[in-house]
Amino acid sequence: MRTHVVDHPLVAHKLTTLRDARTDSPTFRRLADELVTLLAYEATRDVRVEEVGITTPVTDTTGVQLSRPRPLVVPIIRAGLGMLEGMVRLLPTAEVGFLGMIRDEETLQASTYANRMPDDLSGRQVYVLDPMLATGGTLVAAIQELIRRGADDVTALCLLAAPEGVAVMERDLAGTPVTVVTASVDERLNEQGFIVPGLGDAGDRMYGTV
Ligand SMILES: O=P(O)(O)OC[C@H]1O[C@H](OP(=O)(O)OP(=O)(O)O)[C@H](O)[C@@H]1O
Ligand SMILES: O=c1cc[nH]c(=O)[nH]1
Ligand SMILES: [Mg+2]
Repeated sequence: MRTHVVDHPLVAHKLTTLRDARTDSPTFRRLADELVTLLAYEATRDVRVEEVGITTPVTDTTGVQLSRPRPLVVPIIRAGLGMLEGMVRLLPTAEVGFLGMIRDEETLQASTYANRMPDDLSGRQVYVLDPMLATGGTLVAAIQELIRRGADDVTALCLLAAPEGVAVMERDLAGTPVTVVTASVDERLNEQGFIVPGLGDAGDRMYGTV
């Protein structure tokens, strides 16, 4: 597994406002959307393309187009939904699958309550969207399911990651073709399993349920 931290002043600037407890839900959603587009630029660096011939007004030439099978984008409901538009804006032809997952607030164990994905992901590149990589339980379970269905290249886009979660992913997904792209690896997890300094509960802040 590989971790890539997008080190860019625009990303750091937007992330700072996203973290700020005074930022309201509409602004939080807009910033999450903008950040995804910036992360997606890095996350899609190895998206598969094939050569295509075209004719410009001046001459014949060759360019590239996204290869088939199309990439699959999988937002982890709920908070990951806030990253979907920003991602498909860059990859408009991608197919979209959905995973609904919730982390028990006491045990911090993740469980799946909704699953709407193609059964066969053989040869597919998959982009998983989840703003928070905390203990890693949610993303490990999601990615293991994608690999079980045949995905051969998985990239997770996370706004924030905790070092503990990255370590769990490295342990549980060792030897798998997985990349995590994030805007920041923060300091640590607190006793409640929240990322520190973090931004709080991403789903609550995104959908105004605080
Ligand atoms: O790395 P982990 O420790 O598993 O935690 C990360 C998960 O926690 C949050 O989801 P939550 O359970 O709050 O669901 P929600 O998106 O519906 O708010 C977040 O959106 C991640 O999916
Ligand atoms: O800090 C955290 C950890 C898990 N889920 C969140 O939404 N925030
Ligand atoms: Mg939540």
